[in-house]
Amino acid sequence: MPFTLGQRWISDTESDLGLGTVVAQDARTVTLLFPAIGENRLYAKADSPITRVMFNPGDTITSHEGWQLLVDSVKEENGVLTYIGRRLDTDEENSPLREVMLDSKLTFSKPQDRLFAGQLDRMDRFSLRYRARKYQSEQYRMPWSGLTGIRASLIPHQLHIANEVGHRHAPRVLLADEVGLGKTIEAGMIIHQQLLAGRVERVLIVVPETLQHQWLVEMLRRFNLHFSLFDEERYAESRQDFDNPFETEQLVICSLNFVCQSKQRLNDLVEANWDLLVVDEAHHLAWSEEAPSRNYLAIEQLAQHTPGVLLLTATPEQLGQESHFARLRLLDPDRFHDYQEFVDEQQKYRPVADAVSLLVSGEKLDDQAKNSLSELINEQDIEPLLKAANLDSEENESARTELVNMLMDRHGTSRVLFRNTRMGVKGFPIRYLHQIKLPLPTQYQTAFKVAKIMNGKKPIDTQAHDMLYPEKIFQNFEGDSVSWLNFDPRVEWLMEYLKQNRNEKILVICAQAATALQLEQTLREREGIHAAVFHEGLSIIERDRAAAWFAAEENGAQVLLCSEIGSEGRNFQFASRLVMFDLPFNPDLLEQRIGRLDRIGQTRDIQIIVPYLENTAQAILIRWFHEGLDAFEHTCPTGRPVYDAVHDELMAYLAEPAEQTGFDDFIQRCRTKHLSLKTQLENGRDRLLEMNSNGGERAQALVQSIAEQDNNVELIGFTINLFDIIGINQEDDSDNLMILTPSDHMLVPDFPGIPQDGCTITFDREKALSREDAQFISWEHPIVRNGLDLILSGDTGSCAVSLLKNRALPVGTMLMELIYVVEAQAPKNLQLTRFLPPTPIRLMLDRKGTNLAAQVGFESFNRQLSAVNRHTGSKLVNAVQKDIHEVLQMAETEVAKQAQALIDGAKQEADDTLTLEFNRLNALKAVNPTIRDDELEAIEDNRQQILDCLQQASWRLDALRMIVVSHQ
Ligand SMILES: Nc1ncnc2c1ncn2[C@@H]1O[C@H](COP(=O)(O)OP(=O)(O)OP(=O)(O)O)[C@@H](O)[C@H]1O
Repeated sequence: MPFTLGQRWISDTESDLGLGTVVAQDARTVTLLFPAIGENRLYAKADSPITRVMFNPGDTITSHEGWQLLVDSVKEENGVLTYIGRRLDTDEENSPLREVMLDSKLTFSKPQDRLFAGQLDRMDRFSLRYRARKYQSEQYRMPWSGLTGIRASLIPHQLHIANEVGHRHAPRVLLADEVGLGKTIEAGMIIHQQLLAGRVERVLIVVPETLQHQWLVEMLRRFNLHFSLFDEERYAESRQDFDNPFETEQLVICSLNFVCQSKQRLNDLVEANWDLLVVDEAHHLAWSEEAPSRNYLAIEQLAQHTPGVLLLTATPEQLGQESHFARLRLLDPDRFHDYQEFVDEQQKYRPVADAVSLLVSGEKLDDQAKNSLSELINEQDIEPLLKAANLDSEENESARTELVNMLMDRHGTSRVLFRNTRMGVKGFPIRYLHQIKLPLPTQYQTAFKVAKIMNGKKPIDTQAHDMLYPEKIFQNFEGDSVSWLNFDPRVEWLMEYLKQNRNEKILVICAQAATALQLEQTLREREGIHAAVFHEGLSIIERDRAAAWFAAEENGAQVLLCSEIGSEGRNFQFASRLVMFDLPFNPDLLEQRIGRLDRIGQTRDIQIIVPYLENTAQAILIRWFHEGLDAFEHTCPTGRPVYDAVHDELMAYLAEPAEQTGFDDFIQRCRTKHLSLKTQLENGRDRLLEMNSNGGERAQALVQSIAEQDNNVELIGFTINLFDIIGINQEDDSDNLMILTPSDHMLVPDFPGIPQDGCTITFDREKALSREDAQFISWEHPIVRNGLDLILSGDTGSCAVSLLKNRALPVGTMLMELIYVVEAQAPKNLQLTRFLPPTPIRLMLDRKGTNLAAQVGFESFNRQLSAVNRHTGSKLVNAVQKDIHEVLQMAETEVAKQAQALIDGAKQEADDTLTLEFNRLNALKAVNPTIRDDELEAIEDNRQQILDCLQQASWRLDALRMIVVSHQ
């Protein structure tokens, strides 16, 4: 192309120079001035890496004065162009803009502009971009998205719950698996899924103080989620600079005390617009109609302002049925609106459980079954579903699922509560109780006598409670002159036991911190045994340090002495021996204690050793727990109701342990009650819950299909390519491990996730579980996700030229491969990506506009192509510029059809889903008068807004590649 003074050109190799202007030329060279950097460059005329910049009608261009022109036509005079069109600032039509007056800082972002400006990418970058688009969009829709990339074993019941809940819009559930079955992991998986799908951005986790760090570490280690811990100090510090410190972080952990103890903090938290609230150990939220606890009220406020809420507790009914109801009410006030009704319903689970079993079994429904189903779901005509449920077609299954969902929703605790039990999950170790009966020292006998006289006026519960801890009674009565540690035979026994089991890690739990502290001192002074202690008097860091010392294999403490707070949430499954120096009052606390060891990951049978003094309240309690409830060797779902039923009698025995008349009979009655309640639960409520919670065969299939995605070859290939292009060095280490380090030619200087001194990665789950230092790489890992973002948010790979060496086609045949993206803009709270995530559409057009994409798959075609250098590519483009414009125009018509179909599909899906949601609430309204019309209107309004946004969805060209056939 001949050069003329005033023409604008751009450098193919240094696009950051901006637009150059021809300012001089001679026979062989041309000089361009690049005003953006104030430099001249000299190029050889014959073969220089520069491209003529020419715009077309329809383009918007910017003048050096800053105003913009929408080009209508282009005039050429003596080789120099003048663009004519409408000025966007003044709306003046027919305004001219000579090319010399174009803004020199112009950059090209649209793929077609880059193509014409010669800013061609390498071919492998184009492929990477397309794959990145494809994988990223699939991420939003992948059935197991958020579940595959966690560093955890694939455990069916956990995956089932996470899969059920993680896909919900604003999930509100109570995760109530028995102790140690992995509620933290389930919550983490749900959070992870919701974050990945863009359903939530701001997450608040509220936990007991003792568990803050454990959560922090678990979220990071297993899910790569960086939470920030907020305590008083951090809050006060940020308050100096920010109105609401909680708005400075997206993922926050804080303690329940921290939340509840200051009105100001609670207000700030309430106003911080969380998307998801997680409350661990939710049994701390006590409630009764007359006196709801402060904890409950605080969480209630937060739950009212947060769309998603997860409550976690292993002992949902620990504080009684009323509190249990109140927690369910926090989650779904529409469903749980009347306590009395809830209590009545609790009695009626059996027919519902039977109906669900029948539906799940797949057996034909006879008239009797149909009648009972119609009775249970009487507010709606279910005739068509009943009919469909008996058909021999696919409809059968969906009708049955819908009926089960209706039953669960209207009866029982529905979709809100998940509870797995060891019995349902299986594969847990056996628990053995060892009772060590020790003589009652005379000192205690005397102390009891005195206490009896002094305690006469105390309520029986208090007397019973006091009697459990003879050492306290003794010390109160004796003062400091003599210590109980000198004569209590449990102390001697403990020292002996520890000495005999030097190579075992032993967890010792006692009810009170003082006992733990005194024992620590005694062990140290008398036997030189150094024990870690863990109690409420320690700071959080000290507690974590104690737990870590106990966990350490080398030079770790043999024994951890902890007070009752150590019995909540902590992971000590590396130990298999638990000494209960005394017993707790409450069966749920007993289970919490055992749960420290009886957890996932426990590989040995569990030995529970209880030294107790004969003729004391402890002797009463051990028999009641063991013979009455079988609560040591098995988890005991009936503890609370039996306790409530026999409360007065039990207290009387505890308060007067020497008086044992009728005690054998009492234990027998408790046992009978326990067994009959257990059978009832197994037939009714718990069976229903279990069906809802463990996922049965579906959960097994889920594990199977996630496992199949592990070590995915596509992922490995893509990631290695991605790392290459970003400029990350990869070095194979032994055993499926790889070391990544930043190179000195990185696409961005600080790539998030790769530290300066590198990191170790693996694609192998088992390896990641055994090697703490190795990152487990999946589509969901931040390194991969950040890499995708890096590629897709810029123009890497958005335009390329390739050669197709194929003698069957005429030389010079031109094909255009065009990647469009269909997307919709919407306010975040509508979460439109669940219906329409950014989705690529690939077209492959020949010169006539025929779309060959369906016949020519991306990968196989890509393998037949070869690269051209930029300069040649640019020349090829210039030679067929006109044709390319025409093909692009034809592509618009083709993509419009496909994109519209995609958008229509999304609209249909949104409409169906949201109508179902509306119908559900409407159906519940028939049985629940507290559901207001405006709540129904809100759902309808939401549906309308979503459909409106989808109506506005559009598409744009994201990347293109020109392919030219050659025979060489
Ligand atoms: N899928 C898994 N893969 C590997 N380890 C797991 C998995 N699930 C749970 N664990 C381990 O099992 C232990 C118990 O899990 P977690 O703490 O989540 O249980 P929990 O139900 O919250 O217990 P608690 O009732 O005591 O609070 C933890 O050490 C956890 O790391």
